[in-house]
Amino acid sequence: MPYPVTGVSPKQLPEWAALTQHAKEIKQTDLRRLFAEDTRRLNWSSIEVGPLHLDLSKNLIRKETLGLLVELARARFLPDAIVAMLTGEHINVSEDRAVLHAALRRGATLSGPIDGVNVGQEVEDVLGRMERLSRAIRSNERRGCTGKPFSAIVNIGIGGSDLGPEMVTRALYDFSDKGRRMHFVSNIDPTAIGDIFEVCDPETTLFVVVSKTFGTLETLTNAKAARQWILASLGDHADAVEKHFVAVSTNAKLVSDFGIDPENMFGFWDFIGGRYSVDSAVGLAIMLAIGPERFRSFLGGFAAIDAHLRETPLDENGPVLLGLLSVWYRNFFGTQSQAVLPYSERLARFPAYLQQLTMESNGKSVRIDGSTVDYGTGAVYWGEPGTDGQHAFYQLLHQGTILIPADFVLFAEPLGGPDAQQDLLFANGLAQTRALAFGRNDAELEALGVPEYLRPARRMPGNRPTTTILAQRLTPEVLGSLIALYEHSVFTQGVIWGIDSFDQWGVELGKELASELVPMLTSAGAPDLGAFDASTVDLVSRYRHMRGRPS
Ligand SMILES: O=P(O)(O)OC[C@H]1O[C@H](O)[C@H](O)[C@@H](O)[C@@H]1O
Repeated sequence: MPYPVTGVSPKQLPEWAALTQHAKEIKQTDLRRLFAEDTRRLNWSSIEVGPLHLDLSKNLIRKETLGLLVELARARFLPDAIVAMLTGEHINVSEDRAVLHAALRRGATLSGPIDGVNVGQEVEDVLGRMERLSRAIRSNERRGCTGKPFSAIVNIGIGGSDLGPEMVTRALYDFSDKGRRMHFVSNIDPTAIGDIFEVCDPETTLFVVVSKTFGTLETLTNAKAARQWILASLGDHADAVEKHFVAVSTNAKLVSDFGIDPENMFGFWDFIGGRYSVDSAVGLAIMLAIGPERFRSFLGGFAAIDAHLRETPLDENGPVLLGLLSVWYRNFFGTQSQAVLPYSERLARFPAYLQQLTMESNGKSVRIDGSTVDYGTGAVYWGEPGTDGQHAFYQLLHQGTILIPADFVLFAEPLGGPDAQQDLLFANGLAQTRALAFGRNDAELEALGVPEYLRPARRMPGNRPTTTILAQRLTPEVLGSLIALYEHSVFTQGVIWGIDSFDQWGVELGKELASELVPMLTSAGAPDLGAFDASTVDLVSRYRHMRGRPS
């Protein structure tokens, strides 16, 4: 084992027992009293993390709580785990791989090559090549095969090869070259790529095919459809595919089998997980949109959090505390989900991005040594931008019977539009955290003249925990920091739970079963469905019938 990971359940540790006891005490009090009893509460609960300010004060904690959580983290060898990750040990045990997304932004501390790769040098080489391509495209020097400059870039990928580039490109729209339209196709639903064919012109469209494995059904199917579309109108140009396709992958052979020139391939490595790859060549679409300099600032934002993770004591370590708070609610309050509520239209896809990062990483039920967990692991992450969510699901956050901790992401400066609206946006976010924390009790309702019979319905229980993440403005650097904050929070949670946060075996079976079903759906004659369950047999038959195929 790379660091002292054992098959021991954290539940057996005295630190866990201490937290269980402490949680009972915290459940006896509430946020009103917690604020009243400690006038210096902000001193220990507000933390600067790179360009981000974290306000943890509206969580169901005392100073002592953080101390106890940090003790648990020590008992689970978190400091060793951090060093193990940043020095390239194979902490992804089930795939026997290092976990080096920090190296993409110079946040790792490697003393030599990892698995034969001179990581720092190779990362820089790929960045250099991405920069050259970006400059050539952004300056219209590199053009399509008929000599026209590119007006549309289409990123074809799925999961980590889509969510990151899409979320970031949308988030940093104000920093991008708006002359070129950016499109993202992930779903194998034929309408997704079909929409591209409708709105784009083959002569001025560049496809960026992104797939770590270059074996993903959705991506390859969409890429083949795109290649056919290009060849259908530009096929008499021998260099049509070469000029209109670039690839991002770890698999050079499959890329060249597809017909993409290795010159136009941008590599990365097995030790970069798909959901941790947005700052690798997978971010090529982002660089094409915002340019190389801003992409470097984006990387700098990640690096600031890596440095913070490495250098800050655990009890002041932002990503570690964020992760420990997730453990606190999940395991000691029995929460099942975590809301992430960005008060920024530009961060509309941030919750979706975080869903892969958090749920694919920590949706596990066995520990690294194969033993089964006897406690909750990864929560459901979800969210929508404020203020839209306020008018939809916040009712349940305020008065429902489920406790849902929420992260509020707020910004001081707008990126565009009427400046004064930012004040309203910010006021709304802040107000929600106050309402969730402190509620409104019967005495206050009475003072407002609310008749007694209406008070139960209008009572706001409060005591609902939130974390506020505040930054000046959603810049490339701030966004990089925000992502890295969650990356390391996820890592912290995984270490406490003793699970492998970097594999994703749970997604494989569905893929296998899908490929087994395709011939059943498409065969010319009636298929032999003898080996399938009754539900599958029925649904396949109905599908074939609806598609006019014999069954
Ligand atoms: O980049 P690719 O190899 O095409 O993989 C794309 C995605 O598909 C997989 O099923 C995994 O669940 C994801 O972690 C991954 O990001």
